[in-house]
Amino acid sequence: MVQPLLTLENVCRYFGGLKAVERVSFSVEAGEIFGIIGPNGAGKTTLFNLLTGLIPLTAGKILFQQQPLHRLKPHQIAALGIARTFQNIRLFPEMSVWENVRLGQHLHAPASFWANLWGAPSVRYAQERLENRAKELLYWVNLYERRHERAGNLPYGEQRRLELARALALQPRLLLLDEPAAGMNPKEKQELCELIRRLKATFELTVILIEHHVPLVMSLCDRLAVLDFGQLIALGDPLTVKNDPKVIEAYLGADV
Ligand SMILES: Nc1ncnc2c1ncn2[C@@H]1O[C@H](COP(=O)(O)OP(=O)(O)OP(=O)(O)O)[C@@H](O)[C@H]1O
Repeated sequence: MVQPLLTLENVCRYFGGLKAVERVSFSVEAGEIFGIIGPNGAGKTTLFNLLTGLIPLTAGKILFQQQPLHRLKPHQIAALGIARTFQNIRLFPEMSVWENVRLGQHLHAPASFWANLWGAPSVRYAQERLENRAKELLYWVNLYERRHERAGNLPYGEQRRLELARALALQPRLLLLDEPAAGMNPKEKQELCELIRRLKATFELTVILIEHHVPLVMSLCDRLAVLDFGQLIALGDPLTVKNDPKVIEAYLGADV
């Protein structure tokens, strides 16, 4: 039997008396595009923060490729192959587009001080491979021509794409995208959808995304999990979830 890539078992996170995430369980298969939706304050970002080790679990288990993630530090989780982007873009605005992507590769950089100092052929080869990969990623997100620009000077939609390239520089197996389409116009949203699909296929990724833009989620995701007040209220393919009475109620009759 094929094991899921990621499994959450009764995951809880409380902030004092507030149950931000309450006994959430689901699995994500390798190769899926999996959406997490829910009203404001439902616990979506908290769930991402738990998956990436930014905050500890109150209770429950998270397994990535059967390995427990709790107690691992964020950099150890990143090294296992989980990368993320943030709701509020977190680039290094003073650095160039190129430097931002190269920084994302730090986990794969050759580490030996002496080998680096003497410019050993293995180090040069590894550096060259990383540079080629950075170049390839910038082509993918259509920013190669702008590689020398200051990241902070890019328009918003391009900063989002740069963040995506930087996350991919980590060579993840699982990519977590927190509201990747926020602030984009309809054309940019459509392009982002296509980009995510192509990136997923090319780099054999599994993608989990949090998104408020329901048409995007409906067309892009294989399955959806719906959170409301920290609890999982629905799980399944987009059409089933859309017609679930609990989901309709959570959105107060909004056009889900
Ligand atoms: N560090 C924290 N300390 C206290 N409460 C927090 C903290 N982080 C989140 N919360 C609370 O946990 C709940 C879930 O927040 P979270 O940001 O995960 O929701 P969300 O579904 O991502 O919302 P949005 O769609 O608005 O981003 C909210 O009530 C929030 O105020």
